[in-house]
Amino acid sequence: MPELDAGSNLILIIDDSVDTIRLLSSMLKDQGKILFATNGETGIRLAQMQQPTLILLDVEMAGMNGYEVCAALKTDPTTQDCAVIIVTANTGMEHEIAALEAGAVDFITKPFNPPVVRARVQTHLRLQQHTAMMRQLANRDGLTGLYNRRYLDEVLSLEFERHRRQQLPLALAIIDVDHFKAYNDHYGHPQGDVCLQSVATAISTVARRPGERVARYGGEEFAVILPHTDAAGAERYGRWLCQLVRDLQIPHQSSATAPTVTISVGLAAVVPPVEGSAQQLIAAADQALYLAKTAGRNRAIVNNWP
Ligand SMILES: Nc1nc2c(ncn2[C@@H]2O[C@H](COP(=O)(O)OP(=O)(O)OP(=O)(O)O)[C@@H](O)[C@H]2O)c(=O)[nH]1
Repeated sequence: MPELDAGSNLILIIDDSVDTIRLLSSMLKDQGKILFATNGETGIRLAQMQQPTLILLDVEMAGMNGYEVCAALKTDPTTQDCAVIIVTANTGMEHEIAALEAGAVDFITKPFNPPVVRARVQTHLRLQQHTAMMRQLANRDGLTGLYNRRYLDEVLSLEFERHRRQQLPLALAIIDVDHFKAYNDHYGHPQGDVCLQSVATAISTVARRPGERVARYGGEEFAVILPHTDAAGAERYGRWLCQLVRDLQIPHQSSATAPTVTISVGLAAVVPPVEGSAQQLIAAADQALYLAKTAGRNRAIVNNWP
């Protein structure tokens, strides 16, 4: 079996007993970096910020119980990929089923049998590492290393649902390199690839907040999901992106817009309504992109929700 790369593992223990946290930490200290929270709400916030590899989650806690915490983690796109092992003193089939139904991958009972705890945790850490590697390959665009369109569509649907539940604004930016056919014709396709890579890197440097995801959406098109962003924030973001690409100063002698490479950005923002869909958000951002192109390119335009 391949060696476990413990250095990259982050294990979050959510348990209201400090003694249990101490005990589990001492059993697992050589399997990864340990974080802990003493209630469900703090545990969820920590998981959203740190995205641990594995979460050991106590069932019986004041406030949210472990099953509720697990269900919340599994419906949040920022934490849904963390493996959750439920920890409980309750033995019996119905508890095991409840844990698996809430989205947990395994179940550990108290009192702990240290070799069993270590073996189970190690197995799931190893599985997580393999899954992460496969996911990385399946979700990425080969040329730029950004997420691909399939992944972005998937995440956008989940984010749309999450923002609808929370009644928070969600924005989407669609970015298109201006006169890119002319760029290829003038500088050649391989140089065109280099240009796309530079633009991709520039765009990804501005996506740093949790949940922001950047994808290559088509040939010379990119998209960014902007959680918790309203129309005013989206417009600022779009203008910032345009400036960032202008600042790259990539020569583009055959552009009718500017002597350097520029982008047009279409944005749409909405607090998702009950009857709305992620597809409508894409259509609204696409429409804004069309407006940005026809208004002269090298600019960002925000569309109103249809
Ligand atoms: N080098 C390179 N070019 C690509 C790639 N994918 C798509 N393209 C090119 O991107 C160009 C897109 O051209 P158009 O859709 O006509 O758009 P445009 O020339 O940018 O014009 P506007 O968008 O209206 O400013 C085409 O020439 C494609 O061949 C790629 O991976 N590498």
